[in-house]
Amino acid sequence: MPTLFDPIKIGDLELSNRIIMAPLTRCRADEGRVPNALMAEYYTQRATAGLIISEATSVTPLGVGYPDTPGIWSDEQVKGWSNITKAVHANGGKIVLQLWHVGRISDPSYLGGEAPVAPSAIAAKGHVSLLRPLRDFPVPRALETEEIADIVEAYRIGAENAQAAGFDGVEIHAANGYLLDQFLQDGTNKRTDQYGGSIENRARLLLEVTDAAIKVWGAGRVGVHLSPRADSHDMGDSDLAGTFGYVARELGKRGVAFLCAREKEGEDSLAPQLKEAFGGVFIANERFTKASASAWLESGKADAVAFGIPFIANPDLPERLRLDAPLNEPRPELFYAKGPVGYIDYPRL
Ligand SMILES: C=C(C(=O)O)c1ccccc1
Repeated sequence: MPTLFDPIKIGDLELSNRIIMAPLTRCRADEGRVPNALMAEYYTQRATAGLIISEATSVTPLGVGYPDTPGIWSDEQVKGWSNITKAVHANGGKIVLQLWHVGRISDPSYLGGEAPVAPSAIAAKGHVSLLRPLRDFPVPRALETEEIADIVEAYRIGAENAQAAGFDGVEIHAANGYLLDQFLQDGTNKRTDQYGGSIENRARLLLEVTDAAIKVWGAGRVGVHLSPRADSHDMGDSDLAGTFGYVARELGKRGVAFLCAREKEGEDSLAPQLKEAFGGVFIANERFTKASASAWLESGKADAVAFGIPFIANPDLPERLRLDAPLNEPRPELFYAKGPVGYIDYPRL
């Protein structure tokens, strides 16, 4: 049975190992949400991952919800990212861009005073992350049916810009209570048009975005990120297995390269049935160790495993896992800080 150190073909991508760098928001882009040289150093240091999934990157200025996260809508952003992909490729790495729209998980202070948009005018419980003093999430504006084509177009342009920036593919962020997840789950989507009501209708936007990305890249270079546990940003659905099972089947029909789902090792998760319904490469994520990741690969529950915090603190994670070497201690207080400290200064072996 495969180990973490065995190569794997994911869609059109030939990976040298099954240790995936999970998408990690780090809030270190420059003014104008432009990727910079510091970010190039950070990603290059981690180029021995079988595949890097970049930090979530907004496809439109109205899809941001955190300070200094990068975008992929402007020429300057494309240029900034192209420096990163060149550096990662020069070090033998592969990297895909995660396409993002936060939907209601935002605040007018990030949106030039505009209200965040969402499937329905239902505010998330909780506070806007990283904003101080603490502020409740505002009630979002429900998108008009006619506006939804513009959202799909923003993702299509984002996919094209990712191609221009030299990425190896894209991952569509449909997890963690952001816009596409808000449309998918019935706790946040109360629409009565063709984007609300039935599972098929609530999955429509995600699948239209996926089809748009496939038109740009081909299915073999498009992945999708899902969180069937629905445990972040006040999400919920009356039939998680039915909703996510439908999405997995539809993505399988399209032959997308991979499905990456946030599962917790040791928990009764939907992973086995989603993997079966999808039929393609399944990447499991979150809080795995070498032992638990290896067990999921050996049992066939996953084809590869995405590591987040271990990659923050260990630029040479694959080597450390191979040698069973000790791991650096992460410094959470610096995960979303500015500058090099706690970003590019974690030591290699
Ligand atoms: C993009 C994120 C996600 O997918 O949860 C995120 C954003 C900010 C902090 C942590 C994570």
